[in-house]
Amino acid sequence: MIPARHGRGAFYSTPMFSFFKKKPVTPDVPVTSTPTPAPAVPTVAPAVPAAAPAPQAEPLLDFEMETAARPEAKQSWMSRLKAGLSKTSANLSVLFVGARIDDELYEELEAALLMADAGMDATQYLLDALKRKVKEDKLLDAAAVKAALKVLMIDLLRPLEKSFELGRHQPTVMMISGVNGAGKTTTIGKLAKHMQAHGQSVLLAAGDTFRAAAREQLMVWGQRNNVTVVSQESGDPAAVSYDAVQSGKAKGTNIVMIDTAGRLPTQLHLMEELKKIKRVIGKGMDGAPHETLLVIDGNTGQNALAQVKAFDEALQLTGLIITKLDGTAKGGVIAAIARVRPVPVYFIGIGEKIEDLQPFNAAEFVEALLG
Ligand SMILES: Nc1nc2c(ncn2[C@@H]2O[C@H](COP(=O)(O)OP(=O)(O)OP(=O)(O)O)[C@@H](O)[C@H]2O)c(=O)[nH]1
Repeated sequence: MIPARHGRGAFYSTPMFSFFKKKPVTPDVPVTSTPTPAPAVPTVAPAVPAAAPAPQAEPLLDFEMETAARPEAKQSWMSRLKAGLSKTSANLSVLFVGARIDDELYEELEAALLMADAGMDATQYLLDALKRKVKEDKLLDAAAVKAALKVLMIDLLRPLEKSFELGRHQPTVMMISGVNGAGKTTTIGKLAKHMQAHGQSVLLAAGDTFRAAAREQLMVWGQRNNVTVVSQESGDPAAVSYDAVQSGKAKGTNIVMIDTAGRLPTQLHLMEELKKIKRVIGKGMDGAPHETLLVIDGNTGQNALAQVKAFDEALQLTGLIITKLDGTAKGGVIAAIARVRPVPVYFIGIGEKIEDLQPFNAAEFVEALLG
């Protein structure tokens, strides 16, 4: 079964230390022998650096233990997320410094939320809810109003939290899409390493047959990291994807990740091609792809919402990954997504290193946004 989409995540606390959630493979799926069997644990085994058993056979090369229970790793992640979103947090926080609770404050807050890419719908929703709360609780102090806004934002974003489940299918097939340069290939690399770190064997499909360099990039990366990459010289992306699924089934691989070429939602023929890739993956394995993910660049602003809508309509997305929140991202678009098209956000990225990709956590995100 595909996990219910748009559902509430199973873990709300410290997801940094519970990167994935493991589920047993559904019994009706034939399980072939796997070279690196996943440890039979019902939920994610947060890595305890020294004591954790090695996941088997192949060495996991140079991945970093993102799950290591190191407070400094958590701190560093939070401070970089805060730095990435500092423009928005500065604009929002300054409003509440010694402010009177009046129409002027609400007008300034409206402008700041719109500036942060929250969009009309989420902005209006937050303002109305905040005004109600201020009235009901008779809040007179700016700090209390800011705290109330924080709670409202967390409540708005929390339904987007969702743990990424491993081990429910054999293999779990993931299709990754997005506009050009959103960070798909980089994210696939990071995810592959995180998954290896959780004892999962991974196979990648170079479904970006449009850009030769993209295929090469993935091949080189695969060699360096001991991950098999299925590719074809001048291939049809659907055929490459189909081959990868077959190969994953034959080899008993845990995860098959299918990269696709970047495309704009306005390129309708390319959106049709994506639908075809998805259909063909389904022919390769019943119920696949189990995860249909969209990678969005956090700097895209309100256009990110248009991307989510368009890709969701074409592919029925199961999740989002938001990258580059370390740049000039304003962060508010996630509120717009929550209100208008609440596709779960599995991971957010704040840089190019492996540990720069972490599960989305609403409370952490709002903490970075509002301080
Ligand atoms: N700062 C920053 N850069 C990132 C992040 N994720 C990816 N990048 C960079 O963004 C650029 C594009 O990443 P790719 O992974 O090639 O993007 P893509 O979506 O596969 O690109 P196409 O195949 O051209 O569609 C690269 O230079 C990455 O290093 C992130 O979280 N932060």
